Amino acid sequence: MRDTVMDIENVDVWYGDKHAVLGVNMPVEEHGVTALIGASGCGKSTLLRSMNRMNDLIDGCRVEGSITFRGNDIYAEGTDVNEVRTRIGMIFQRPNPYPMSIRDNITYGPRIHGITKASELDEIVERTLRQAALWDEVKDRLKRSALGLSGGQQQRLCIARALAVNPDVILMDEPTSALDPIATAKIEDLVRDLKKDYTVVIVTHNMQQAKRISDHTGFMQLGEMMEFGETKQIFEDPHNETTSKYIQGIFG
Ligand SMILES: Nc1ncnc2c1ncn2[C@@H]1O[C@H](COP(=O)(O)OP(=O)(O)OP(=O)(O)O)[C@@H](O)[C@H]1O
Repeated sequence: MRDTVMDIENVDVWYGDKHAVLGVNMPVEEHGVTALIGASGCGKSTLLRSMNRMNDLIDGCRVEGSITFRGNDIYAEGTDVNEVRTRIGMIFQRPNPYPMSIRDNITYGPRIHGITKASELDEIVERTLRQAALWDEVKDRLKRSALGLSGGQQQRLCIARALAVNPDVILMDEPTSALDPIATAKIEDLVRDLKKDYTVVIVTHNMQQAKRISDHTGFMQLGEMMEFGETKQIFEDPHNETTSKYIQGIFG
């Protein structure tokens, strides 16, 4: 096991009275891809959103337990939530580019962080679009609207936009569920590449996807982490009977 970049310990999440995540423990390995799988409504997205305090935006949502990022409790008093969401970026199910040019989508975050020099911004635009495997497709139309891109290109742009503010961890909530198989394969290749420089946690409904791209997998059911381990072990030798049934497609 490499270094642990995030640690989730005894985490419970409620929406009002609804107990959505129950006593979950999970380490997140640096430069790895960690997948969260499980039937609809089992709490995968809730757990993911608690990992960069996205749940703070939902009325009545309460998180208990400890979530540390590089040893610091992200829920500790005085924590800069914007800093947490910069260091731990998020990619959503539906690509959500801003209604502005491709270039401006990428430079938006760095500008907020005080970078104004055109040459520096140009460098960030090219670097992140290359990292997101989109540069060759858009380098001649950086000033055109991002909304004119295909869904798959928009999702890669959202990944480039997340990279532009130098995150450490990238959380992805079913990033390919709105995409066709070719666009999905490109994002999967990209995720495999990204782990050289970043750490990725991905929620997926697609077990084959978890198997293809992740190093560790957590299987959740009714808010509980039923089993967590190396992806190969989870899929080839699950220790828990419920995990075994789920990956065989017996239920869920
Ligand atoms: N904003 C909310 N308010 C109240 N309950 C919620 C809210 N969001 C989710 N829930 C409930 O919390 C539980 C976990 O939902 P969550 O979306 O985390 O599951 P999931 O495993 O990601 O599901 P899916 O795969 O369908 O996205 C569900 O019972 C859901 O109905």
